[in-house]
Amino acid sequence: MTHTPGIVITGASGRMGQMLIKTVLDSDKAQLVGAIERTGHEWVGQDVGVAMGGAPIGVLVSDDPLEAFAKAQAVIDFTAPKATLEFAALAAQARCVHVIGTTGMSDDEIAALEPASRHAAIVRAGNMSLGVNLLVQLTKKVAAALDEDFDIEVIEAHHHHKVDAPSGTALMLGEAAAEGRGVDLNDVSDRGRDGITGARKCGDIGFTAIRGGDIVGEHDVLFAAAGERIVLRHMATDRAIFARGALKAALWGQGKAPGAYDMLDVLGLSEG
Ligand SMILES: NC(=O)C1=CN([C@@H]2O[C@H](COP(=O)(O)OP(=O)(O)OC[C@H]3O[C@@H](n4cnc5c(N)ncnc54)[C@H](O)[C@@H]3O)[C@@H](O)[C@H]2O)C=CC1
Ligand SMILES: O=C(O)C1=N[C@H](C(=O)O)C[C@H](O)C1
Repeated sequence: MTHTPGIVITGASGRMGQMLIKTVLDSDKAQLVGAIERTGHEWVGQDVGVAMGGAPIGVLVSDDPLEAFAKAQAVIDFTAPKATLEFAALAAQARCVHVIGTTGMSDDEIAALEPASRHAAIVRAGNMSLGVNLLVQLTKKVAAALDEDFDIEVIEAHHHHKVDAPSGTALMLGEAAAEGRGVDLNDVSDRGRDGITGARKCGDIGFTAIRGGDIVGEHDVLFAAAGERIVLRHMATDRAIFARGALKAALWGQGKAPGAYDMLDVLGLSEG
């Protein structure tokens, strides 16, 4: 008999929460055992299927994460930084794989995940899609091949509801470019240009964020030199790519030793 891992989705009513619920319900490799929303949210207490406008599925939306995690093997969490930190402690307590898609976490918040990763596997990535993770590796290679005559700019565009900038993906791409160049992104990052900024500093990695309409997520890494430009581009047109990646991570994490992992590990794209 094969064991089908039980999954809890946090932020159930969110754009990603609903996409994740559909993805788990459509999968024969996992089962939905819980859905979490904020205390006071209108979905709490409702059947997930009914809350999503369909038929009941026998799983109620709850605001008690620990009780839900105790029945699960994995938690998929696309919510907000503060919530994700709380879920990390509870997922570790329940020994659940914690897949974190939440972006906008500060360095301190990311560091605060470390104690939880000593008790359970955490897979965290600012973008769970295959295409972006491949683009990360391509960016690193191109940046390593070019010198500072090529200015590097990361340009991202997202829907008007997005609350954090630069996007988690833009930061992954910036990190990859910095790593390829052998520099620390903190030393070369140029964010939020406005007013008399002075000329561009050679070696900087610039970030630009566009917000509008229902753009799912678009990312360019521009390498611009005198007389030529290279543009590496990813365009997401369907949030299902993130949900599929997250479910893959939850399944990959089963039986893995406690620790901090990313999507490059899950997709086998790590370079050792
Ligand atoms: N890593 C990736 O591949 C992707 C990451 N994201 C990130 O996922 C996050 C969520 O994005 P969206 O779904 O668009 O946002 P959203 O605002 O539609 O959904 C967030 C949900 O989390 C819930 N939530 C917040 N605090 C909570 C708490 N303490 N307990 C339970 N639920 C709580 C909210 O009520 C809401 O339903 C963002 O950080 C976004 O950048 C989004 C898409 C892909
Ligand atoms: O908020 C979003 O929508 C997305 N967030 C992630 C990010 O910050 O990069 C991933 C994707 O681009 C969609």
